[in-house]
Amino acid sequence: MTRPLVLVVAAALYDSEGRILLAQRPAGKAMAGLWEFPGGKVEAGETPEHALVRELREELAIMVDESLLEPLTFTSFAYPDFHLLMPLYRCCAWSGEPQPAEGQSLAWVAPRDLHDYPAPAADIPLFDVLSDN
Ligand SMILES: Nc1nc2c([nH]c(=O)n2[C@@H]2O[C@H](COP(=O)(O)OP(=O)(O)OP(=O)(O)O)[C@@H](O)[C@H]2O)c(=O)[nH]1
Ligand SMILES: [Mg+2]
Repeated sequence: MTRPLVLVVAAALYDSEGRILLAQRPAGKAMAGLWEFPGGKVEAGETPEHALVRELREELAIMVDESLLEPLTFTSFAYPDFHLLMPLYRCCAWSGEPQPAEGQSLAWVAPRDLHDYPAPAADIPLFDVLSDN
């Protein structure tokens, strides 16, 4: 079966205690209630880094300098209706305090606790990688 390939960029934002920010998908969106990394779809004509800076501004009201996005790992996952390709960037510095700008809940999570948060299937391998770090 051929599924459309969807490119989504996401960030592992680390605070000074080494915790990672997860956002709970709001009611009404696909996969509502699951915890994910902030981010979203790359739009036509955008670089992945530009898309991620935009998504972090829209979703969390923080400003990130593209040069501080460090490529970390990625996930490639076949959902029933599309194939997700999602690079994950590490980011430890931004300006502003993350706000739930789209009605989502936010949680700062220690790497070893990531698996306590129900997440989209594509994120489980990412949680595996991060919880070893
Ligand atoms: N942002 C994000 N999306 C993820 C993750 N894992 C995962 O499977 N996805 C999927 O990637 C797809 C696109 O993400 P998204 O809904 O954040 O896209 P977006 O911000 O552009 O939202 P929109 O399409 O509602 O405007 C969704 O189907 C989402 O479930 C993740 O950790 N972070
Ligand atoms: Mg999003």
